[in-house]
Amino acid sequence: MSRGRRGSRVRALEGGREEEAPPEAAAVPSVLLPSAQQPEKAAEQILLRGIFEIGRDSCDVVLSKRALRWRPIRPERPAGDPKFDLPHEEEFIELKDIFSVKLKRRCSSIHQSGTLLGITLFICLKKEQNKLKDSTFDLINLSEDHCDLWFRQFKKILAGFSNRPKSLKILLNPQSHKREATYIYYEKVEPLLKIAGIKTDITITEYEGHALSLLKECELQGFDGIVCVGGDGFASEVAHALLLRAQKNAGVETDCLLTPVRAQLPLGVIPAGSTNVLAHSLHGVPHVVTATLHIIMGHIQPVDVCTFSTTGKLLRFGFSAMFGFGGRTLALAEKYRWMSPNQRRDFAIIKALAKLKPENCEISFLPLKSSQNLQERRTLESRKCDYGDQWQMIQGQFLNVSIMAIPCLCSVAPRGLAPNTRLSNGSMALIIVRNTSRPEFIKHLKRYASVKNQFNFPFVETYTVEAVKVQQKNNMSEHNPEEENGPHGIAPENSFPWNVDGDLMEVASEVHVRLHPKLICLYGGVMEEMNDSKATCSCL
Ligand SMILES: Nc1ncnc2c1ncn2[C@@H]1O[C@H](COP(=O)(O)OP(=O)(O)OP(=O)(O)O)[C@@H](O)[C@H]1O
Repeated sequence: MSRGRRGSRVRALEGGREEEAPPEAAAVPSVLLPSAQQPEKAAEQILLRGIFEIGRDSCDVVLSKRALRWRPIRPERPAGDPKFDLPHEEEFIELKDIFSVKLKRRCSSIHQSGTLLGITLFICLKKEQNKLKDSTFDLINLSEDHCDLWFRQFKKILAGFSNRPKSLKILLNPQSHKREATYIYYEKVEPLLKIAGIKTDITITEYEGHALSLLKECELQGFDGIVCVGGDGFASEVAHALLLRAQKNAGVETDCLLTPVRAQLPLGVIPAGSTNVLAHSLHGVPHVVTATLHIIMGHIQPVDVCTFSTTGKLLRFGFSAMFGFGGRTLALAEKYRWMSPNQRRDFAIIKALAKLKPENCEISFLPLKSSQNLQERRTLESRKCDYGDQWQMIQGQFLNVSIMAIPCLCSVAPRGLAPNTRLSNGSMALIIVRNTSRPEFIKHLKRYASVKNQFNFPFVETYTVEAVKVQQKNNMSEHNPEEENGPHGIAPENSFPWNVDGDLMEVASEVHVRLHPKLICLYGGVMEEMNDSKATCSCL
């Protein structure tokens, strides 16, 4: 986006002229234009034209349906004098990048509301590495009438962006990471939501599971979206709650859930946790202002979701899961919650590596058949058609099993734990690490931090799948749940730890993971690939 220079000096432009759309703009009836040109022509149709000071220059400013354009006005020049023949490039802002407009006033003892200086536009700028940044742009003119006309026109344009939220339900976990979520919200998020004129209703959660119980019952009618401020565990809890609520509202039974209905409201994720995999995967960067601006601008991304069930019962909705080393590490980390988040993560990884042992499992999976529509498959499945021949099965000793519907970008794996999958490509990555020596396994883990292919080892297999079943075959007497019991020190007997979106899930029997394409909409934009990001993990 091109932008004008922003000046520090304010010079009065008394009573600037303004024009409504000039007659020539409407001279050719749009029906006579070639059809491809019609939308183009309509977007460039002039709505207002007038003079404002922008930076240090008096400018001829033109507002069309698509953009605000301006060009400095120069004094009459003597013909042929090369010194005066410097061209003045037109600059512009696309209207879709504006998220608010205010009248700019200076405090004054004479006028109660202050002396009018002009109009301030609040705009969203694209920065490097997928980051977004808010900025302001001043159009200076001291005429009340002139500014009022333009201000009302900008307001009308902004009201036309119907995809942008006007009212949001905010859920904030004050315990996330280093208890910074409250500070992050009130210092960085709320001021931007206020500028954008978005109404908010905030609940600061008081206990684990509070967001889940609140979203079961609370009135959501007046909200355009939900926003969670916290880490992955919290975001996953809120997404799960929204999806449960959608099933309940639609009267869908959650047991034997083959075709869940979509979440009714989009979800915004403000990263404030110790891991921010979801926000990182969504925005390409775990950046609070970027996440907030995607919400304000109403950028929506449909995202694939998995269901985790056992013996036909739904355990939860989620985006990614790890079993084996990933599950054990989380279970250990939860035991050491008193440590700082980074310390307990590193400590848990080292302890899990020291006690590294394979899981004896049977893994069945349904490879993705791109030729067959997933919906058609589900319909057949619901009619109890036999898929026996299409399921593939592997049995053996596995150090880790990852099942991921999203790429899972994070500080230790900047390209993602599952770089080959996308947010909404209708498939999951199944990554199986067979038993190997500890040094070889560490080599594989270290590869996540580099740009090299972390799967290029003889003991690592990857599959693109739409469903997976994991059945633990370990002799229960070999498993000691006390080693890595749950957050409260109580693990269900003979259960095994799963890491589902950074939350511990203890399950004793077979876990069935199914992919549901585009089941939830998250606030986020389409991101550019980044291959030069630096990993931050000190323990390997
Ligand atoms: N007031 C609260 N007190 C204790 N736990 C809470 C509270 N509110 C929410 N929780 C729970 O805290 C868990 C973890 O929260 P969250 O994911 O925000 O933080 P984190 O553990 O620091 O980050 P990450 O999951 O990214 O590692 C969630 O499962 C959530 O249910």
